[in-house]
Amino acid sequence: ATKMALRAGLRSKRGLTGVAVMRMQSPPVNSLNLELLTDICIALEKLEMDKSCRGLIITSNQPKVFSAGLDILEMYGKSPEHCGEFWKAVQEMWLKFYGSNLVTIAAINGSSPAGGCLMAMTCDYRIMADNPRYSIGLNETQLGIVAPFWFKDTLMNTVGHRTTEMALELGLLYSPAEALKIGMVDQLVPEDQVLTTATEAMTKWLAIPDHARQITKSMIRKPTIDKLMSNREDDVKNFVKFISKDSIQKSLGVYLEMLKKRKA
Ligand SMILES: CCCCC/C=C\C/C=C\C/C=C/C(=O)SCCNC(=O)CCNC(=O)[C@H](O)C(C)(C)COP(=O)(O)OP(=O)(O)OC[C@H]1O[C@@H](n2cnc3c(N)ncnc32)[C@H](O)[C@@H]1OP(=O)(O)O
Repeated sequence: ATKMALRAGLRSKRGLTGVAVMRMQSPPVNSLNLELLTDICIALEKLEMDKSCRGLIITSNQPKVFSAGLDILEMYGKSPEHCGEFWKAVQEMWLKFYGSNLVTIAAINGSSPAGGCLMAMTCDYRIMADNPRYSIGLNETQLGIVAPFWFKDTLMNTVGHRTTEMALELGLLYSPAEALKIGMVDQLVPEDQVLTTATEAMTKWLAIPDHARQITKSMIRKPTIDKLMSNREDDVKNFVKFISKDSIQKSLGVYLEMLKKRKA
């Protein structure tokens, strides 16, 4: 049986029509594997074509975690062919979200490292649960891997050049308060208010005529999107070459062990 990885539907409560809520529910931590990435892309594609849909809120159904980022098991001990397919799906998710015509809001109700942070940063607006136990950031270097240029560009477009240098080189994970301070998220609210606040924020964004907002968004994001679009195949090749190295595989193995030990 196929597992429903997310739910997307159009809501009409409280006068808010044309807004879909996508809830990632891939236990235990919504790590972005091929299946979840594909489901998310298909759902977004359908919403994008649905003329009655103007906005999307993405959130998590898993407790304490928005998304643990890319599923390390998709990159560890896998064939180069598999790694290539996986990376294409990661690219596709980023391209679809970063270039979406919809108003996209991330309701970050838990930790959101690496690919989870990337996904949130593709949205137009980010609301995070004000819980100091949660963290968000691009921590790739801590795993011994390198965030590719389009992860870096997304971060730089969000928080600026100097903060990106520090954040990426040190692989920093920020508390919600720190993330708000550097502009990685836009608003903090108590955990039980993340979704309602996202809905309120959506009302403000939907008050702007779609065509004006969409053209403006495209004008700002297109150069970053074009950069990946014109380098997609090389980016896949670079990823496969990099991730297949013995030293990188070893780092990933050590990191996975650390995750398991930390739990024990
Ligand atoms: C120069 C050329 C460059 C080319 C480009 C090359 C390379 C770039 C490649 C990739 C970029 C990578 C991006 C990524 O997203 S990598 C993923 C990074 N993610 C993390 O570091 C997060 C790790 N997880 C956590 O910190 C925690 O799990 C959590 C999210 C804070 C949640 O904590 P909690 O205590 O609630 O859960 P557990 O830690 O107990 O985890 C439960 C269970 O899940 C497993 N798990 C967690 N995260 C992942 C993951 N990302 N992938 C796979 N599995 C994961 C964890 O091991 C536990 O498993 P178990 O079997 O023990 O139950």
